Amino acid sequence: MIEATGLTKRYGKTLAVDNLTFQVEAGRVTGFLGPNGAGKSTTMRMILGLDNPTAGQVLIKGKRYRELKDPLRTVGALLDAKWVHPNRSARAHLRWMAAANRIPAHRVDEVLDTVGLTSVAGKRAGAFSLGMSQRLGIAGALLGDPEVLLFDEPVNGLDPEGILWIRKFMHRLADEGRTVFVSSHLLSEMALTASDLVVIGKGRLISQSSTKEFVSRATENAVKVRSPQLEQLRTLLVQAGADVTDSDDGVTVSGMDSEKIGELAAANRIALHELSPQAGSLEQAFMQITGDSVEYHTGLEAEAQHVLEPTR
Ligand SMILES: Nc1ncnc2c1ncn2[C@@H]1O[C@H](COP(=O)(O)OP(=O)(O)OP(=O)(O)O)[C@@H](O)[C@H]1O
Repeated sequence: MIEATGLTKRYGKTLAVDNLTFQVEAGRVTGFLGPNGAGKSTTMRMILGLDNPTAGQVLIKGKRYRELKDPLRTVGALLDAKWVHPNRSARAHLRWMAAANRIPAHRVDEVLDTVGLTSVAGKRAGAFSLGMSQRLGIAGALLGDPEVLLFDEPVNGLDPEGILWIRKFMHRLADEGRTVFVSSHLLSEMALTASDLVVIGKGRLISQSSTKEFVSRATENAVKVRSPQLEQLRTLLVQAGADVTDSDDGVTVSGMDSEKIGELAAANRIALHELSPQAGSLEQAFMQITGDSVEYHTGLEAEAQHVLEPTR
């Protein structure tokens, strides 16, 4: 439904998007995951024809955005929720959008109802909370009843209730058969929202896979092992392809799960005094995977610390 091929965007010396090739399918929520500054917004702007690629292309249903006959009926987007005239009511804002795009006025009340804003439709949009502004932005994206929807960091700054609402709403849109492409810098959020992931770092594609696959790769755990026959066990583990490093009073094994290590020890009559998976958090693993490609370390580290309460 969305197909990027060799998509590239350069701003002066900055290569914001670097040769990205990926596909986003209909009927599912696809997460667009990457640290801040990875190039997500730039990619979304190129999908929407708001920026021209330096090289490569991105097609929606086989066409460039500019070639679409009725763009709003094909693609809806929420890029910046605060993009409304503050003195206009929610209804007036949507009516204005509808009129500008030859969309019948009755759609306005339909989409207000869909996003649960009917009761505040006459109020000034400038007085809306962030959660309400997000809903209004989503209502705008839905006006043309598009098959493809793009959301740029839609849960940023929302309270838990708002986050849950957005998450459920995305699932509903995908269940209706639409293509839903949603960006985020939080793997923990995407793990709950998206069934597929396009992961980027510093403009480059890191992976495209199902969320399940990415998460299991990301959290491939290290296992702490203690044993009175440690050297014998170490040799066996290395022969079996695991990575073994010394830790305080034992070893840390990666590349093999605790079940396999336990079975290998049992089969060789080796006693174990400890066999404990060292589960890191999802976010920590994600930071490691995209580590080399993180641009703004300071902010991210502070944030990672915040998200990273130990899960053990
Ligand atoms: N108009 C522009 N002019 C110059 N550089 C830009 C412009 N837009 C983006 N960039 C640069 O391109 C890179 C990617 O930015 P982009 O906003 O696409 O990333 P992002 O993944 O959406 O991050 P964030 O979530 O922080 O917005 C950054 O280095 C950014 O500074």
